[in-house]
Amino acid sequence: MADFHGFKSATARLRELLSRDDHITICPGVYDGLTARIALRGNFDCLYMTGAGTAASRLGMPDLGLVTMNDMLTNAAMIASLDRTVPLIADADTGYGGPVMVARTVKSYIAAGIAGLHLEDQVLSKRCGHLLGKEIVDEDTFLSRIRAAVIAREEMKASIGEVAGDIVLIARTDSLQSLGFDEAIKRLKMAIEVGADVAFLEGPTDVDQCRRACRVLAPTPVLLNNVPGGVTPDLTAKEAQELGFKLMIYPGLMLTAVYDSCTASSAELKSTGTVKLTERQMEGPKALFTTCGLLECIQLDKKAGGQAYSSGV
Ligand SMILES: C[C@](O)(C(=O)O)[C@H](CC(=O)O)C(=O)O
Repeated sequence: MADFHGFKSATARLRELLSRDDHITICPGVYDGLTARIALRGNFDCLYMTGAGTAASRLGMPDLGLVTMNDMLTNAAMIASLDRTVPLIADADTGYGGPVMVARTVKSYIAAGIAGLHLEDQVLSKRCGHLLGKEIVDEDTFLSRIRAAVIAREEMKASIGEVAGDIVLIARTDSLQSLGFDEAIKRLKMAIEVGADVAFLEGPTDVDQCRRACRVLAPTPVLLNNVPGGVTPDLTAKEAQELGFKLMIYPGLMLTAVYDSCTASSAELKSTGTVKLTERQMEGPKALFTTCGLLECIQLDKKAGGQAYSSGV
């Protein structure tokens, strides 16, 4: 499936990954340009933009439904633009309002080149799926969110093209915590019936629930949200694949690494007045700038006839 000029759109790539037999796609969680660049350098097939990480990095706030659609869209659009050949799945929380707003969110994500998004059934003032006390909307409200997303996708396909507009819709339910397994699965099955492509059961608490979810939802691909320290067992990609998952997001991958290393470095500077640098850090900032596209910027400048970097950087 190719778009114009043989360029395979990110949506087509993601759909191709999902259609592979005996394969699980691992999506590292990124939340800004630098973490996205690091994941891209790591050659992952697909990236995941975490809402929790976006709230923490852009707002300095917890994952409590405080990010607006614009916060999320701006972040996801920037991340998706860094490498159009690697699909990005972005968190879209509740869709940020009623059906019209959900449709607006989905259209904006598609226009920004985002390959997949997930929509959930929490109330607007939502919280991280691994916290207690989640409140959910009724089944009809959830389904109206998914339907609105499907309508938005159809309208975008008609205007920008069948392939580019074909964003992967991931239905997430947070109802397991309050309604139990059977009701949660029922919600996902109904979401699939109205057009969701992938099912996301948030917060399964044991391996048996994971296995059963994949079995009863087949052939629809099921996503595992791996949040070490959260309510779900911390599975390796291989274990997740054996249970039947087709996608594994790891939302906190970069966020927790940054959190820990920055906490340690700040404590060291505060207590000793200096920081012992690693060999990598002694190289200075150029290596990091290179990961962020330094050489490509220099090349572009030169190609355009610019002189800015002709005597080196
Ligand atoms: C997937 C998630 O929605 C996210 O924002 O990345 C969060 C993850 C987290 O808070 O660690 C979630 O609700 O599971």
